[in-house]
Amino acid sequence: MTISIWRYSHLALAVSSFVFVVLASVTGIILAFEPIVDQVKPYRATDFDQLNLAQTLGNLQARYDEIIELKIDANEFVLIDAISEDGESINGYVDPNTGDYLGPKIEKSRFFQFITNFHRSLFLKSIGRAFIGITSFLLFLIAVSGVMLVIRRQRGIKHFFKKIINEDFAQYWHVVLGRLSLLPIIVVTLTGVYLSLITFGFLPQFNASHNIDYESIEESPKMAITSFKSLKEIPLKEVRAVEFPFSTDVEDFYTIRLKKHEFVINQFTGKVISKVNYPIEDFLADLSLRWHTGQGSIFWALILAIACFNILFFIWSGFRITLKRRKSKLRNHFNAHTAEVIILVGSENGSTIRYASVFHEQLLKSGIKSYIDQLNNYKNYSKAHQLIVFTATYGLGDPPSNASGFLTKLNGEKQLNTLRYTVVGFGSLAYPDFCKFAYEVDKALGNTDGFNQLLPITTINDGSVESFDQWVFEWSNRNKVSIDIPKEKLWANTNGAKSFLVKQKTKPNDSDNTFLIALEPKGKQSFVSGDLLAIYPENDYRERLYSIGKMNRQAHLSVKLHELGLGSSYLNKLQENQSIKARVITNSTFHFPKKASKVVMIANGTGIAPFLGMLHENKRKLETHLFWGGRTKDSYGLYGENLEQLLEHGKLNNINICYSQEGAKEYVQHKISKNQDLITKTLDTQGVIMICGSLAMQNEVMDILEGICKKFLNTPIETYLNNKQIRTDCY
Ligand SMILES: Cc1cc2nc3c(=O)[nH]c(=O)nc-3n(C[C@H](O)[C@H](O)[C@H](O)COP(=O)(O)O)c2cc1C
Repeated sequence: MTISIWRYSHLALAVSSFVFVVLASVTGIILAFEPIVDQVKPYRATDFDQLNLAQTLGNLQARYDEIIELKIDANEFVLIDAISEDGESINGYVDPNTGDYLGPKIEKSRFFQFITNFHRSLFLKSIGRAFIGITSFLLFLIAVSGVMLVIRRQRGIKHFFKKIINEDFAQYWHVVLGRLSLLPIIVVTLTGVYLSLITFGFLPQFNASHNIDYESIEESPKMAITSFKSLKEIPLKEVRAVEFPFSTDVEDFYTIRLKKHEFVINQFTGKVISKVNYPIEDFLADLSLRWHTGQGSIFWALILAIACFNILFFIWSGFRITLKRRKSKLRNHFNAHTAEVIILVGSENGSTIRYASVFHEQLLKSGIKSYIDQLNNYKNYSKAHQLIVFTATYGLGDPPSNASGFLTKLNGEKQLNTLRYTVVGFGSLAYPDFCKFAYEVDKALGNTDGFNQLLPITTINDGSVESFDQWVFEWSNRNKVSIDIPKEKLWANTNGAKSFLVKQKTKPNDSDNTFLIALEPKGKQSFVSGDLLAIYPENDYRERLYSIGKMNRQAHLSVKLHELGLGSSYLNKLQENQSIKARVITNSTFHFPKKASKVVMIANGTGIAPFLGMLHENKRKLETHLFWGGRTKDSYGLYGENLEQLLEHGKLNNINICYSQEGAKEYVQHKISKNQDLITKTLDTQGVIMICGSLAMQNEVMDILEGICKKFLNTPIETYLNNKQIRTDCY
């Protein structure tokens, strides 16, 4: 909940200010070069740090007939407004040691003047200045909300700078550069706000006024300026400006402006006549200007330029992340507390979401306030009177991963209104536990107080559009509304389907009816091991997904033949050199890590397929350990030769095999329990654990990993899941 508050705030602030942020950042990058261009000019005295004010004024007075003012700028260049011995007027830089004239005063170039005006006010005068001030503040809030998001992502401030695994370019660099540029961005935004507040008069501007007792000013003892004690103690780097006496009248004096205070001194005796300390606001205004512009420090100016460049990158990467998230999101017009019909979905590969979303859209079109969410997000629905559950079943009648917590939550959350419920199960008759999880949900709702059945459970085999249409018809009749489902919207998106050639296929083995098939794309088609291949067994909307192991440009699949299985029967009937249509689905959360201390791969049955490809392509010979569980030794025969070669070539370091029906009759999870050391070391040293196979195996392995994380690493498993150090692809 809190993470979405911060995420929405971060996004809302970015959306509301992004045009101004872009303009301010682009101009900021250009302006960062102004102090750099100025500072490389040769006007700073080499022994500037050793000089004091008395020496400098003595040196200058010896060279110039009359000096009106001396200023020292942020670059520590000494600028004088003076008249030379030849009566020439001078306004330029001098060497404080010798008084030599070095060059004329740097005037702001027309280009930088133009960019500065745009940066400050967008050429819109006061309104523009206000916009820029507000933008600066919004950018500060974006940085703060970003910090909160990183803290939550890293599970605590302690892990703020802990390594992040590079899974998605935009997301990875958004966080990494965000953490690095945090300080300069906070500085540049706060100083920007401060400077705006000064411009608009919200902060008082200080004008020093001196109380001088003219009666007590004396002309003697006359001393040379180089002997003025009051000036000898002032290092030159403390000086901002010196105003010289206008005449030789004793009532005219030197005004010395330093960083923290200013004072006036008698031009004959050097005695301090009056002193005024600057208030803190004056110090902050000066600091803000320097820190905001980079004046006086090439290093800081470069940091500011990089920070502004990063802000532009954050805008691009931030919007990219958001678009990606939105694509895979269930869309709602009403929230959980205002909707009257709640649709909850359990889906692993998205087809059930498609059916549920189309139905949800049609309800909205008919004026029904519908809300759609994942089963795991079950909560209190204060205005709802109806609940519709659409759920698939996986593994051995298990819930899909986005529904695994529903039954527990159902017990814990009491609804205010009585809800009428309907369950629609999506499954396949090819599996012995047809729609088992949907039946469990239906039963659990029937046994929970506050739920009344509206329609008995309906099951949809292989995504049958006709069965779904029939259910929609019954639901509409019961609710006395007219809902029409556009059938084509239920079909899987086959747009990206390409031709693949069958290069190789084995016969199903005796022990567990599993075979291997290698498919080669006919044209250009990029994919990596861990991606999914969707095939269309009936040449219609129904697709079946398989994990890919990539070897020699080919997609290698390991398939268990189910007697009534649409996908496996279709693949089994294929002949070598036959062509089929298939679509690659990028599965970036299950790719082989680019960087990791070591990788532990855990699989059972056909779940080994993507790992074979990953190991085959492990050219850098990253340390890898494979745990695999099959039924019998015969099951291993399918992969044995391949694995031996990988071991021989050093692409696989270690293999742990177990059989559930032979010998010690062990499951892969037992092997993991016996190798806690390796698991601990892997997680502790930024290694990655990958799990592929049945959901039942995944659940048990995850329980063991959770125990190890708690006991040996004192860290919740979620940290490693969020870090992408634990990656799963189970079914
Ligand atoms: C590996 C695997 C296991 C499955 N196990 C079952 C099962 O036990 N019972 C069942 O009815 N359907 C099973 N199915 C079929 C899916 O539930 C069905 O294809 C569903 O429409 C998928 O929905 P989804 O795309 O929303 O995840 C299984 C499918 C796969 C790929």
